[in-house]
Amino acid sequence: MISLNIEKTFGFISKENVFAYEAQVKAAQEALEKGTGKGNDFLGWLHLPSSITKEHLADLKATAQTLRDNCEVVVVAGIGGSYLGARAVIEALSNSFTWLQDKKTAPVILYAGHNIGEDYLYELTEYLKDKKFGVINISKSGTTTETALAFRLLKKQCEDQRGKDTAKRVIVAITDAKKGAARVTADNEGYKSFIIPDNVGGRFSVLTPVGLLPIAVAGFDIEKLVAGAASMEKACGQDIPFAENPAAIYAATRNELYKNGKKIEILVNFNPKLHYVSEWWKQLYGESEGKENKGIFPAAVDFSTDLHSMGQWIQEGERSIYETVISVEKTQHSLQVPSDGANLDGLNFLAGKHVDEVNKMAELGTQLAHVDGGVPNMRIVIPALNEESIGSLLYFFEKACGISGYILGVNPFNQPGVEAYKKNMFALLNKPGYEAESKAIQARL
Ligand SMILES: O=P(O)(O)OC[C@H]1O[C@H](O)[C@H](O)[C@@H](O)[C@@H]1O
Repeated sequence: MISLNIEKTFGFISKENVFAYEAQVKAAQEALEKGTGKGNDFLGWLHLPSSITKEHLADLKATAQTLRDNCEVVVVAGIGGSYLGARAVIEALSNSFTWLQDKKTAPVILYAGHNIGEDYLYELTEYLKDKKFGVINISKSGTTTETALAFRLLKKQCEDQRGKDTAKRVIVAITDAKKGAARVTADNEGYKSFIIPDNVGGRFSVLTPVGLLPIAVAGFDIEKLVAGAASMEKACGQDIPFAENPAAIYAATRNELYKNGKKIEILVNFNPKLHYVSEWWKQLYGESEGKENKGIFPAAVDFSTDLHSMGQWIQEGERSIYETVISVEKTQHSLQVPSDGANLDGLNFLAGKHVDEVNKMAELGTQLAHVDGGVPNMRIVIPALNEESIGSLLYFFEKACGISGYILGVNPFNQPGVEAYKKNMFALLNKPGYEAESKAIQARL
């Protein structure tokens, strides 16, 4: 279970004003539960954890096993919500050097379809040349250019290398039930496929097969992940009093900070494995709230790494920021600082201490310094980097995001602004059907 502490925001905002959001939070909760708010056709995530069946998990695990049995490498092709959730969980739970280990316990997971880097794709296809690889093709719309382009390359290579029959067994599609090119391809080729429910938007889809299948292939316990999320679904439920509901408090606090000129939220971790949780969080909050010329800008840093690059700005730059720190209570492993005879670095005072003790003091020292420097701080504590904790954390952020977006007054479940670049790109590439746009854009160049 996770806990949230907002005490280090007081002094910048008052507890009273945070608690004054109680009625707004209640209204937001009710709108989510009753489906009366904006974007109410995208609320499938709300009670998803508690509604996932054992049969569904068994189906996912069986497919994961097929990929694990037949692949040294599995490429997860997807972008945005069809990519970040899986990567966030896999990186949080994996050994940091997993791909370098000789004795592998799971296929190496690689990612594609989240960029249009020619060199990236070339190097990926080169690497895969002598590998028994499979592909999980993930796209809700089934038409996203980045993903479709990567899949086109990977499908052909997989068929050429492994033959059509094997390719059929090691390519899995996760897409819409009926619409989109990915669905048609999956049906035509006879791929095993999973459905992304209509009422679950991409950035809220980590607990659908979009996240669960890659996570299971990587060897992690999806039952525990879902159980962690389900416990948070309860802890953030409508019936939980405001003061005891972490999603309610987080949503209220960030809106109050925003109202007081804190326009940027920096999600902070002190554990490099959480880097992609921050990336996932950035999409969740950025796409949900950044609209109608409003919304907190979600940023992220990895400490203490970025204390040596961004630390100066955070300590003394424009005071428009606040931080939300994710703190991991317990490490998975134990490592003590050795004593050194010469002590040239002067670190013998740390000898015998666990590395995490140093990290925790860096965390505490940073929090106090940043608060002194005018940066309000919130702190989320998770017990450990394990499936339950990560499941809880993800659902906590989702629930708080729904509430927070409704308090802000936007539709947190659409992303109309994302289309603008796509339209221009298609016009510039002379996509059939874009003749008028092509002409108009050429005239601007
Ligand atoms: O799953 P897909 O339909 O391929 O979409 C992938 C992503 O790209 C879109 O442009 C949206 O901005 C995201 O919300 C979405 O998660």
